Amino acid sequence: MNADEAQLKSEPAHFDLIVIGGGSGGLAGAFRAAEYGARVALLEPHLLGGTCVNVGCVPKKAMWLAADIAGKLRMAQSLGFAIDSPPNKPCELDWPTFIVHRQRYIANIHDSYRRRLDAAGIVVQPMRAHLIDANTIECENGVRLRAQRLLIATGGHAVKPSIPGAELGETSDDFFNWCAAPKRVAIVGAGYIAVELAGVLQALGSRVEVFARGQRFLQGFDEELTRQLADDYTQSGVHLHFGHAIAALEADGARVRLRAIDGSLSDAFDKVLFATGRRPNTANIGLERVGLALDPNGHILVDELHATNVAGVNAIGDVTTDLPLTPVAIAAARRLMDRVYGQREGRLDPNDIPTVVFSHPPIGKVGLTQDEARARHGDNLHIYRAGFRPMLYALAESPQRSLFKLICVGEERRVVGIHLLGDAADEMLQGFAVALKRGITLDDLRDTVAIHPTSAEEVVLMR
Ligand SMILES: Cc1cc2nc3c(=O)[nH]c(=O)nc-3n(C[C@H](O)[C@H](O)[C@H](O)COP(=O)(O)OP(=O)(O)OC[C@H]3O[C@@H](n4cnc5c(N)ncnc54)[C@H](O)[C@@H]3O)c2cc1C
Ligand SMILES: NC(=O)c1ccc[n+]([C@@H]2O[C@H](COP(=O)([O-])OP(=O)(O)OC[C@H]3O[C@@H](n4cnc5c(N)ncnc54)[C@H](O)[C@@H]3O)[C@@H](O)[C@H]2O)c1
Repeated sequence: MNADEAQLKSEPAHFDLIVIGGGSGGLAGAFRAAEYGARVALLEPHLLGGTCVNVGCVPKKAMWLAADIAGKLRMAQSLGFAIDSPPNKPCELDWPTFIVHRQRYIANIHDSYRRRLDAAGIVVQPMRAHLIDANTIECENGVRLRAQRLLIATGGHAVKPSIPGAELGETSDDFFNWCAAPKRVAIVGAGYIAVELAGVLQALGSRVEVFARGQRFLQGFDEELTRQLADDYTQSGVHLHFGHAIAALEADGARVRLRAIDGSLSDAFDKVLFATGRRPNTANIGLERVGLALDPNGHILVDELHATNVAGVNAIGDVTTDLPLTPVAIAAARRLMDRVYGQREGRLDPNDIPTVVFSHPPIGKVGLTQDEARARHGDNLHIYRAGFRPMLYALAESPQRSLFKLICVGEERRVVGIHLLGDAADEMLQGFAVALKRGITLDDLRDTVAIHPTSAEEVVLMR
């Protein structure tokens, strides 16, 4: 019997809060509630940290860093560094060695969560929860726990399209089990994951083809920047097939071909990766028994305070219709617990949430796109652009360019959208997101003395 089970047997299983799901949002909520003195139980059947830590942001960023190093090594070679790899052959990564480092980093996060949960007195049950009523859950081992409040933070899972042969394709979850770059890989989709993994695999030596049913990457991002990113990908050797909807996957020996809806058949690939979106984990957890309202895609419906239609039951993170990003799940959970147990005001502001796609180079945005700004503010828009070659790329005579855009409205030219494509955009955006949220104008940017020579200075020098 472990310490948690012993505690459950020795005390009435009554808590202030039961958190279902130990991912980004659930853990943040549990820790914050415990800080206010709430008695908290948390159920997580898999690894602590959920999607982000185990099959999302963290291992993805590690692979992105590896790919970034590979690109820089190639550039270093062209700049005169003696790197022991033929110039026409990419600097190869030994995946198993790298994966040891990646997984050690993740294991440290698990350990840290475990220590913090123990220190906070949070009772952890390593199993699935099933709702019995709005105050009671049943663990997989039959133990029932009661609480005044439930927080549902069960996240989501990758989906494959329902087409014949879909089982021949894999998802991002599988990608994190790969131990080498496949020779030829097809990626289906044009969203965050498709664009990120295409960049990573190309840089690490795969021949990558992307099959997108639409005509562009990354709906919701600035179209001009996404077109430039597509050009960058093409230049680096990624083959892009836009307007190419897939009807089936077909086995060809150990390889797989993609059948398009027009009947055409692709070349054979060693791996096919579906990056075709995610669905909320709301099935088979008893939500219908308590009458919880869901949207047609299965997301739990919540109001702006993250209350569901059932009193005492809250939901946050990817299981809701909030933007499926880790910091959004964390912010929603912390603000909820601040209100419930800390008697503090505050709610998650769904506007102006900054986000970065870890492509090569990265692309980020905060605020409105040009089209959104026009729909909201009419034609009184001012668009500023800076297109340039960052110094390292110019030195290496690499064609990769950066493109930054500001969307401003009204006479005072208030900045309502910042869009950055280029090296270091991922690190640059956070500070500018603070400024945008504070309502800065173009003059505020221009009044700020530039930091030279950097890419970031282009944002304050735009005319
Ligand atoms: C490949 C990939 C890359 C990503 N990269 C980024 C990024 O760079 N930046 C970013 O901000 N976001 C990124 N995301 C999104 C981010 O991972 C999610 O938005 C975030 O993890 C959502 O947190 P959550 O707490 O809502 O759910 P999750 O982290 O998914 O946690 C939900 C947990 O609930 C558990 N659970 C499910 N059902 C039950 C049950 N019945 N009982 C008990 N527990 C249950 C699950 O096991 C899981 O651990 C990425 C996602 C993917 C897939
Ligand atoms: N850097 C980050 O912050 C980051 C990285 C990865 C994922 N995420 C989060 O995870 C979420 C899920 O990522 P995702 O890339 O799976 O989803 P997504 O919603 O970003 O993209 C899904 C893509 O699949 C396409 N698609 C859907 N069904 C299809 C079908 N049947 N055939 C062909 N194409 C199809 C869509 O048109 C779209 O291009 C993202 O929305 C994002 O919020 C964030």
